[in-house]
Amino acid sequence: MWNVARSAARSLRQYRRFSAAIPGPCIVHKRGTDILHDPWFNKDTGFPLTERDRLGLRGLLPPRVISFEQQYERFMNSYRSLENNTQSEPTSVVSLAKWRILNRLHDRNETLYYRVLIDNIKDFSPIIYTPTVGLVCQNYGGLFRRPRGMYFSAKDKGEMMSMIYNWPSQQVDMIVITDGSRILGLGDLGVQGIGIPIGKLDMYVAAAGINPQRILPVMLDIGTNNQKLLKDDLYLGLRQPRLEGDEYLSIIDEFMEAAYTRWPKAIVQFEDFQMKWAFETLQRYRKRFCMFNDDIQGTAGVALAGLLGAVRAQGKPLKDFVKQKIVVVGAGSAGIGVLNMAKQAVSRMLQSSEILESNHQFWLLDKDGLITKERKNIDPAAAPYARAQGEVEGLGEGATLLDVVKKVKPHVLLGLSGVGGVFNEQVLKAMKQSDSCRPAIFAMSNPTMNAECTAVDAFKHAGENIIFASGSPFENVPLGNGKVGYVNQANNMYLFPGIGLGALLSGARLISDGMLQAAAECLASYMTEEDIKNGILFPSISSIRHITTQVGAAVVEAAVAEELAEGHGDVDPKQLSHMSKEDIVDYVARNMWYPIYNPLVHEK
Ligand SMILES: NC(=O)c1ccc[n+]([C@@H]2O[C@H](COP(=O)([O-])OP(=O)(O)OC[C@H]3O[C@@H](n4cnc5c(N)ncnc54)[C@H](O)[C@@H]3O)[C@@H](O)[C@H]2O)c1
Ligand SMILES: O=C(O)C[C@H](O)C(=O)O
Ligand SMILES: [Mg+2]
Repeated sequence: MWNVARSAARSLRQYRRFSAAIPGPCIVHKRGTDILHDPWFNKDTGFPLTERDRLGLRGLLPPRVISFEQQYERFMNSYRSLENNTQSEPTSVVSLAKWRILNRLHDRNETLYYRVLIDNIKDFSPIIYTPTVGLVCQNYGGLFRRPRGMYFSAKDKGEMMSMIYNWPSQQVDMIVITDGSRILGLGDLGVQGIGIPIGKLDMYVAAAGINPQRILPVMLDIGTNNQKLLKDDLYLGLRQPRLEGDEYLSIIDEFMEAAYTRWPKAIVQFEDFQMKWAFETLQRYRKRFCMFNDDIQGTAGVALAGLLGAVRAQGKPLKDFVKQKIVVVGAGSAGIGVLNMAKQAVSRMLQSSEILESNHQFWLLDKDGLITKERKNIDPAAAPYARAQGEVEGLGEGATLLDVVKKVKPHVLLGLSGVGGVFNEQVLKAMKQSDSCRPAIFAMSNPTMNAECTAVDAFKHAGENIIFASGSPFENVPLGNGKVGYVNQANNMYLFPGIGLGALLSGARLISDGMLQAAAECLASYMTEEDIKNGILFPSISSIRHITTQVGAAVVEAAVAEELAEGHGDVDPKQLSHMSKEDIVDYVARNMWYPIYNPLVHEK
């Protein structure tokens, strides 16, 4: 009998694999209230009567069966009444109330949660992702009700290999980890940074169709240097300063070994690590594991797509990118990641290393102003972008942003500084003298209050002709006479889900520059000439699932071309290599999870 059940379960699993879109049966090893309390399987009042009998649920629920559609409507109605009833409340109060209602659903019924998220992604992403997720991290102690994801602390050294088996899921496809040291532009939030991996993985489910039973948010708590948190009795993390040097690395090493021992095919995304560890860990692991750093590499691809869009918006051919003068404000993991990728694009376009020596179109500033070769203790990652002293008359080491903009007259001003308002009125007005007929202003820092400028200020001071993008969402700006200033959201959410999905479905050994470049090019070519002419550089977030399918397919194709693809499930590398472009898109789309109530079949 047991064997029959096992083999039936096996064939059911196979059936599921080939029919992602059909409501195939789902194996559950629990019965009764254990199912009702498990958000992966719970359907609330939606369990059909036959299933109630099969799973020992009869009598544990009110008799009436409510359809999925009715449950959906009921949730949306309560969400809308929350919106109506809180109109006079401060934005932060309303956002947190919205987060709470979504989070409660997440904790109770994942299928319904992900369906409402997918269908309403434009309205809900600012709640589960930036900017509200930042507020959630800041208030994590007070909001904490139930744990989500895994927590590995410095005190767990030596234990991680066994701890990893505490995670209930047999298979994990996507892991997002943080050490909480640079949460958005909010600084070191210690263990409270767990909100970021949770939000990113919600985007993986919504945009990339990663099965929520196969995601794992991870917090590596290595201490915090945030004095306020260290003094807070109710702080939930380790109350000790951050470990440094080899002590720090040994913790990350141990986690990576543990994760890959249990799930050798998982993809690991590093998120919101402070710069020194962001670069160091990327270098340390990228050849050994299938991992990437979203802040360095995901952001770079999105920014590059935006920069190429800005060239097209000026009515110029793409190869003119090499002549664009770009001022990057913020020399951290994101800013330098963008420059590294832009530099690669320039060198590909020129097919020569000539320009790489001079970097003549890039200008990099940090908190101490313009970075030149005179800079003492220059960070090795920033060094390639340091300008020669006095290259442009009047611009020396530490020159202010205003002076740089006035003298350089850049085509693009791109902020990844984490400092709200650094693109002040004077700086924005100076952008009017840009050498571009359509200057681009990218205020990419998150969350909203950390954006380098608001959309309204950008259009007001820099002119109506600008191209504008921000990391967190702003409303489009009415310009009068029926015209609107279009606000793009330049956020790595347009790429990381596709990078992860493509790496997973190709079974890539590692994530190469070529795969990342393919992702960026796919996003860059997504927009039509008409969109670009109207200042629209990125697609609407409402179509994120479609974009991610395309990006994922581009990544699979690149992995196959570079012979990095080892296959996924029953699809071997040879089959992948025989797929046409269309086949790959179809393969990716078919393997994306979509929330529906599957019939549950009990197996002991
Ligand atoms: N839109 C996106 O997709 C996206 C992606 C990644 C990061 N970000 C945002 O970018 C910001 C920076 O991230 P990071 O990882 O590079 O951080 P980081 O801490 O590594 O770097 C911040 C940099 O900004 C510089 N800086 C600080 N104050 C400045 C000032 N007044 N003027 C000029 N430069 C200043 C610092 O010197 C440092 O070089 C954060 O707000 C983050 O949320 C956005
Ligand atoms: O999280 C985001 O919204 C983008 C980015 O990864 C960031 O760190 O700001
Ligand atoms: Mg990030």
